[in-house]
Amino acid sequence: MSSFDNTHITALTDLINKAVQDIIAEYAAAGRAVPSLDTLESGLFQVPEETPARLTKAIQIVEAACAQLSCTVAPPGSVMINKSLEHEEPACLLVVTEARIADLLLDKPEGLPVSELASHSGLDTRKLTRILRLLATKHCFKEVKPGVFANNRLSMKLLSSDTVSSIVCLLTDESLRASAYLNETLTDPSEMDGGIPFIRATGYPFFDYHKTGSRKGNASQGPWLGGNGHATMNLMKAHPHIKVVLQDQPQVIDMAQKFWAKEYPAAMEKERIQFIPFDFFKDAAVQGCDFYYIRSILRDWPDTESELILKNVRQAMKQGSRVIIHDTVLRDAVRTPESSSDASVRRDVAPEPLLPNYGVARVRTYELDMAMMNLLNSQMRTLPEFIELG
Ligand SMILES: C[S@@+](CC[C@H](N)C(=O)[O-])C[C@H]1O[C@@H](n2cnc3c(N)ncnc32)[C@H](O)[C@@H]1O
Repeated sequence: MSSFDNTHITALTDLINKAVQDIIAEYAAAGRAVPSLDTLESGLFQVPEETPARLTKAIQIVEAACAQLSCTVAPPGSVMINKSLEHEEPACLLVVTEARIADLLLDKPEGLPVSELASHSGLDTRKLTRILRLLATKHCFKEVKPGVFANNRLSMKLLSSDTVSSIVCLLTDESLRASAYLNETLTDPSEMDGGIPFIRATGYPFFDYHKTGSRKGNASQGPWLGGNGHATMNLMKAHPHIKVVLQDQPQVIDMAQKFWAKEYPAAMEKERIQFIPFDFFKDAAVQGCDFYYIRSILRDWPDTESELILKNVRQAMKQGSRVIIHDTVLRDAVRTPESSSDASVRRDVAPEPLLPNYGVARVRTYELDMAMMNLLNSQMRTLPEFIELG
């Protein structure tokens, strides 16, 4: 690169400009303008299945390129201090989510003074003001007048009726607490906690902690842990010849039966679904199925346990049975020969000069991998790691 070569940043602004035009075009095709941060109704494209591929890609390019551009042009020391302070935002999110501040602001577009929010939630007015000001500075909530806050497009996701808010609670409470002990468990190992930061932080394994009643807030276990078979339900609706046997722990299967009786009773009446509880460490899966669909399971377990789960599936398989593993795949943050030679991988590689794995646009996966490590000593995997496990 010559001393006057600025293409490493102009290429990023070119990507951003093109992606923004794509985003505008996709909304225009749906007869809308791109909603501003002040928009409160949930609007279009809330779930991946309803989002056009071009829009998804353009959004990821904007997220990745803006972050890369900022990291490139800002003073490195300033970037690193900012990164080191990022835990303050989740800490504040937990306070406002448990205090149900978004609920208190519902249908109040002109906002409420913090004194009123504080008296409803029992929090200290001046501290809550500082918390909301930080969050508004990061685009969650809007400060409409000094000391008066209203909901915006992001804070609406903190409504207690929105499942995102229970995931926010789990990640900003248990997960944040565990991460604070990562360095200590790595550098000062102890047999007492088996190298698991969550145990070092709380004294309990993750699943036992919930039985202690220590969690008081509104985080449900639903979206994080639940195996009610909702992913299979859509498949069955689209393909009437498919029959399913749902297997999970007994208490989960009980909940799943109620869920299906309400959401898809026809499948139960026509005996297209069976519910068979099991322990995937002790029991073989149901014998002789055509497909064994293992979704979001192996990420919860280290290799030894994952191998046992797969062996218990293999025991049940007949000639011609297939295993489908549906899980998140981690990717390297560097371009490799495989990323340019394999067409299926190449399709999903970010354009240069972005990181090939889309950097910050997909960083959630890498952060959830850390959460798995800190909470459960489990792991997400790269494709070679899945292949080796197989
Ligand atoms: C992340 S959830 C995934 C659920 C479901 N497959 C899905 O995709 O929605 C992990 C599931 O593993 C189940 N699980 C944990 N330990 C188990 C065991 N020993 N035997 C059977 N299921 C277990 C949990 O009950 C939970 O439903």
